[in-house]
Amino acid sequence: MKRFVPMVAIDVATKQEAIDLFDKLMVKPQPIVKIGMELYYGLGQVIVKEAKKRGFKVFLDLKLYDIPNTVHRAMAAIGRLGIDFTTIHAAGGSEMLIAGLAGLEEGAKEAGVEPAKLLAITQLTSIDEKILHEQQHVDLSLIESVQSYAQLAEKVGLAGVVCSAHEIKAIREVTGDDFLCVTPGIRPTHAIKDDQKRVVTPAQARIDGSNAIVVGRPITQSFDPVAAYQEVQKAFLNEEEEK
Ligand SMILES: O=c1ccn([C@@H]2O[C@H](COP(=O)(O)O)[C@@H](O)[C@H]2O)c(=O)[nH]1
Repeated sequence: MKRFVPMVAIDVATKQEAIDLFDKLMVKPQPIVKIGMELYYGLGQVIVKEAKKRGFKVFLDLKLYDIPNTVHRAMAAIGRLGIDFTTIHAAGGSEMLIAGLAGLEEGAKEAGVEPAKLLAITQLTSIDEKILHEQQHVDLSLIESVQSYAQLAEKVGLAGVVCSAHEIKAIREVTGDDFLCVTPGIRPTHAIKDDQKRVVTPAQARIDGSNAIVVGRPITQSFDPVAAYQEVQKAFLNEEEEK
């Protein structure tokens, strides 16, 4: 199965902080950098350019969720950036997902670049059963909800989903071999308590069959981000075991 290098979420406020992290993370294997809402809304395309200039593959995680026409046009703009992965909420429904995918492909074609892989957000890793039932009033179990969003995403032609590694087995039961499961909510130790609810260690994500892990604060807020990245990367890719 395809496994990508870890994706490091560069969730910082300023260009300088982002660039400092990019410069530190220019190691082998070079991580994929994830640029999210904080950085992109604050700085715009310039930060994507800075990452690409340094040779990083870019995951632009903007989690689009709007009416189909708006998503189509926004995705076309994202497609023109020549990034590698991007996201859309599965909850927006099939019409919105199809419009997003079409926009992404049209934008990429216009710019003469490869279209990014489009991933559907299933249930955010900060959601647990209690929130799902008591606040979202969803009757399905969390795992059933994620599984059904994954089926929808595959049906309309998306490359994969964002989910917790806890749900990979259920997703693999209903999707094809090439369908990607990208998993945030990664914590090197379960002792860390924060907003993430469905957490998994890098080694467990590997065992569960994650195609790519997303790790932010455990790396970016570490005293030594490079050492933290390398530890996560070794635990996830475990190249010794691959031989
Ligand atoms: O379900 C989701 C979807 C996206 N994310 C994003 O991943 C990173 C995780 O960062 P940590 O600091 O490791 O918690 C962050 O950018 C989220 O926006 C997610 O966590 N869960």
